[in-house]
Amino acid sequence: MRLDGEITEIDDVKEAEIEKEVNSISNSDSLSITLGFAQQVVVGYALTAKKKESFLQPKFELIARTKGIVFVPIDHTRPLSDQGPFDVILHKVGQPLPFAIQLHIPALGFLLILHLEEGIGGHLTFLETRQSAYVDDLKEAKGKIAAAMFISLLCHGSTVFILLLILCSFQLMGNEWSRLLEDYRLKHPDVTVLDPPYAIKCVHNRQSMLEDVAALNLANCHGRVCVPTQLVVKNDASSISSEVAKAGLKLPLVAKPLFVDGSAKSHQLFLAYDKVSLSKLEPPLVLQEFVNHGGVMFKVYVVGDAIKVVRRFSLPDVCKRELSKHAGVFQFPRVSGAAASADEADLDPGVAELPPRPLLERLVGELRNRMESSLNHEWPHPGYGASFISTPDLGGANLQFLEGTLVIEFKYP
Ligand SMILES: Nc1ncnc2c1ncn2[C@@H]1O[C@H](COP(=O)(O)OP(=O)(O)OP(=O)(O)O)[C@@H](O)[C@H]1O
Ligand SMILES: O=P(O)(O)O[C@H]1[C@H](O)[C@H](O)[C@H](OP(=O)(O)O)[C@@H](OP(=O)(O)O)[C@@H]1O
Repeated sequence: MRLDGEITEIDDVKEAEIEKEVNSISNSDSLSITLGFAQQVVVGYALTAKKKESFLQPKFELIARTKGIVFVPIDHTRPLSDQGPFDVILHKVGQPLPFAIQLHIPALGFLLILHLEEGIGGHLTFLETRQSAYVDDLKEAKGKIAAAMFISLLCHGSTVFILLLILCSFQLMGNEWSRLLEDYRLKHPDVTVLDPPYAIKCVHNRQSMLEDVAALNLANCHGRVCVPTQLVVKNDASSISSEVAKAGLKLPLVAKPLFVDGSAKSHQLFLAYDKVSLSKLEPPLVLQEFVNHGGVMFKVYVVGDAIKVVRRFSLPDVCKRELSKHAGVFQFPRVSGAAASADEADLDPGVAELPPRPLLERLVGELRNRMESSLNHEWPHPGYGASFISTPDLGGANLQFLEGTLVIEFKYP
């Protein structure tokens, strides 16, 4: 979705005006206001309960109605093409499980289907009535299912078996949503899908989301873009300590789930002060060197060409003395959420200084080019959020973007 015109900054005055306008509107009025619009924009949404609660708040819906924008829930039990018509589809329904677990999953899903006495044929018939391309994938997966079934039967007890059966159905549904949405998008090119499933795959993984960022060349652009050293651990927790030593990572380390699927679990982060305790962590995960940054971080929101930066409180610096006094792995809360705003805080200017605008603009532009070129598609300009920490001690504006450089989390809202 592209915003036209100059880079727009929604300043505090503007926000106060919107707040006043919204507060003066009752719910019923807003409906008449919407009906008064000659051209409404209908946004179909498919969001997790968590995301619906945090994103689609009543005040936001009211503001949208005053602009002629109406949000309509998508009914998962009915084909998309029987719903709408939509101008935009906004979705974040969680992601299928990582492939690493998938090997056992299809087998168990297969058994779940048989167990439900639909039989594999019945299940395929059911899918075929929804004209989903998913059917072909499932037929193709049958070979993998048979092999995985045998492995699963050999390797897992019945309890694990049942657990994986259940997990499988979620994984199959997760994939199916992406395929149904992609089918719909191809058949309805006039509808803007935010964002196309293929386009956002890379930001569901804390390793792949940074590969594009780490590869950017932003030299001589009002600052540097560095990447905190990190290590991906996909399976065996007992080998983490030796892997960390081999990779030369320096303590303390931040441990983050490898996959970012919108679940609360994907935000469960740990601070590790010693190597031995690392074996208590649960792969798949990313281990990242902790970067001292003065306890303040920056969140950047990009929609089209619009860039908005906010300051947030962050984890405090960890000094060498403190490191020698602590041992173990500690989960920490979501310290930099919206409630941790530092915009009005009285901070040391060196810490509070916002990332240079030209650097942000160049970065956003470069990222967009890389994403679009790597996808060979005209991707409607992405909306995404990114978190930064700044390490001025490296000289000048040094943005540690996500897990790539200064941006710790690069994902779409
Ligand atoms: N490499 C790092 N060095 C120092 N602090 C870090 C690092 N990575 C993460 N943090 C701290 O942890 C917080 C959360 O990190 P991150 O944004 O990666 O996780 P998240 O759960 O996705 O966050 P969000 O709540 O924004 O979605 C950051 O705001 C920062 O305070
Ligand atoms: O500081 P903000 O509010 O931008 O933090 C966001 C975060 O960037 C992600 O968008 C989270 O969404 P998920 O990745 O889907 O969990 C948001 O979580 P939510 O529970 O509020 O939707 C954070 O607020």
